[in-house]
Amino acid sequence: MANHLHIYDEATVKPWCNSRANEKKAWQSIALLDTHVEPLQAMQDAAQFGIKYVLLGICEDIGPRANLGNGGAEDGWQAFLKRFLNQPDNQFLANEKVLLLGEVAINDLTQAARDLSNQNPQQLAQLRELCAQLDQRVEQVLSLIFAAGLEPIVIGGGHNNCLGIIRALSKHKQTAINAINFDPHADFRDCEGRHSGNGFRYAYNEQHLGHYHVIGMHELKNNQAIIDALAAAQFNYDSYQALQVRREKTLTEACQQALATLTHAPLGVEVDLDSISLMPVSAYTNCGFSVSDAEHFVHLAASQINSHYLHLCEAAPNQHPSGMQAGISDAGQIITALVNAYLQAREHA
Ligand SMILES: N=CN[C@@H](CCC(=O)O)C(=O)O
Repeated sequence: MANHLHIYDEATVKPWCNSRANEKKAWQSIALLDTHVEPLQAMQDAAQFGIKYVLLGICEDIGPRANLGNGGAEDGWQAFLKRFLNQPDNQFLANEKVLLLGEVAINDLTQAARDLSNQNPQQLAQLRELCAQLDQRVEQVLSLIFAAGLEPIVIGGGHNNCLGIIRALSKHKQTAINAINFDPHADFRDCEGRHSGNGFRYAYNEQHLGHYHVIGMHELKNNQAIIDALAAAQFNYDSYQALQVRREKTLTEACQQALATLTHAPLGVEVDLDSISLMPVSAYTNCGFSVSDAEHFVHLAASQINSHYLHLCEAAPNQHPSGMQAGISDAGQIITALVNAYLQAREHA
């Protein structure tokens, strides 16, 4: 299979970088991959030199559209980069352990999907087929990262991409993995063709997902079949209503209790940004969690010794009510805040 990785070099990154006199920026500490050796070897070499974390983008909205949702998730990654790369570099973040790898190469798939309507049944089926091809590419790139002993932070695209990540980690570790997901949707819909609403269901059916817990699942945003399927799999959740409306336990208690049940296998940390109020996403909400709640979730999950990756998905800057520029600004800031929370917690795990 061809290598589906678009590796960034200095020329790719330069347009996103700003400078300020007497201030070192994050991009001046972050590493790029050596393109003179093949990618796996280059990543293994990077690991030898002290790199621990890999930033990887997925610029697609095929998955959300194949789930009858809105487009725009292809722009989350660049919104993040413009903000993250230009943070001041200081003692509070280990930028020198971060490799900016690049993106999964999917231009042909996004081109093929561009004019397909999810309102037309045949075109919807085509979107779902393209999403399955995307899964394979995500898995291939993630397999390289795990094989090099590095920890991916995967940004952009729909929640469909959890499947490629989980497949790669599960095959690498030769065991079903666990996942904790901060999300109003369980993404445990039927295996009706691939899309952003059924990645965890496919992963479970393929025996790559051992235990799964959803934090903040909205009681009225999941159909009965999803809730029944979660119960049949013996997967658990703490609902948005239990945490935020009825206040039966705190977010901290819910996360700590859930994480205590997920210690016996590699752990994936998943955040669907549509958990956050007013976030520009396909499924926009003003009845969600705050940004600091999401940061706290990431902090607690990343503090687990068995955490193996962070996946931040579904940001769609064009869905901001005030337009694209406001969406890029909000998505950039919020994704950056969550990556910062992850990197800081991992350094102390
Ligand atoms: N990952 C998101 N899943 C939601 C989609 C909501 C939307 O895009 O509108 C779901 O399947 O319900």
